[in-house]
Amino acid sequence: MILELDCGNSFIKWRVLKAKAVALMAEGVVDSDQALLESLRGLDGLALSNCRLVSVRTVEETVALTAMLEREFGVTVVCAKSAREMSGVKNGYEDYERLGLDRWLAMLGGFHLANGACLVLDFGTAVTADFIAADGEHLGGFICPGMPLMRNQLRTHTRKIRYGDLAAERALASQAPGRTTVEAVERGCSLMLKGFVLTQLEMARAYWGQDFTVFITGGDAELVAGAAPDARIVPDLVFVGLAMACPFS
Ligand SMILES: Nc1ncnc2c1ncn2[C@@H]1O[C@H](COP(=O)(O)OP(=O)(O)OP(=O)(O)O)[C@@H](O)[C@H]1O
Ligand SMILES: CC(C)(CO)[C@@H](O)C(=O)NCCC(=O)O
Ligand SMILES: [K+]
Repeated sequence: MILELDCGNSFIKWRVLKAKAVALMAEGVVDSDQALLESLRGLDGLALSNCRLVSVRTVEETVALTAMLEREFGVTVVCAKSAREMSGVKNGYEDYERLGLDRWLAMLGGFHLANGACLVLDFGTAVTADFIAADGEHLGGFICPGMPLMRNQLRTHTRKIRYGDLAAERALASQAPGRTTVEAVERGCSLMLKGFVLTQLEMARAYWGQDFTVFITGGDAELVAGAAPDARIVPDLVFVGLAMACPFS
């Protein structure tokens, strides 16, 4: 069995695959190393042969998680690393090691699935966009705050914006102008993200006409999916790239 981990800024996405068969055995989203450990310990018949992970956390945090997994499950953990070029994709950053590894893996996965020019959009804590041309050249990308950061900034820097998670979820059932604070904020922020998607599509069309594939991934992918009806929603795009970057011989 293979354990795969995508360690983002707020959450750890994990899944266990039956080796080789690539059949999913279990998966989950947790908010701490300890919660990950509890989820994994709770799995019946877990017998890990390999583990691979991608992290955008600090080296210290990633080392601590890796050590815990090696200690608990007796596996060697392979971590995705930066590269100038891989699987036909050329990293477009001036300093290739500065490009977030989650972006890099999603790009590898996207270019592989598209077999041509693609726009990769990731809606997590942060939102990112990356442009990869048909020859694999990464043109660069954009980073902006995601839904969790936008709503928390409003909550933190105003005195009268306060509401709970349930109200937030309900507010997003419609896009009409809000008649309550929660509706106004949640719909406002969600429209900012949809506007972002439309701008990215415009830019991709300016580069490539109609000849490109759009991928949407990340925890808030469904929130913006309506703005790009032709996009492929691929929740595990980072894992597609992770398997490419960290194969087990
Ligand atoms: N099952 C889920 N568990 C946690 N968050 C979820 C889930 N489904 C949707 N979300 C939403 O996804 C967002 C977080 O996205 P995601 O998990 O992709 O990013 P992250 O790990 O926090 O950050 P990063 O951008 O660094 O990867 C939050 O707004 C959260 O509400
Ligand atoms: C932008 C995030 C936070 C998205 O998860 C991550 O990819 C990251 O920390 N990147 C490093 C900065 C950069 O990509 O330029
Ligand atoms: K991510």
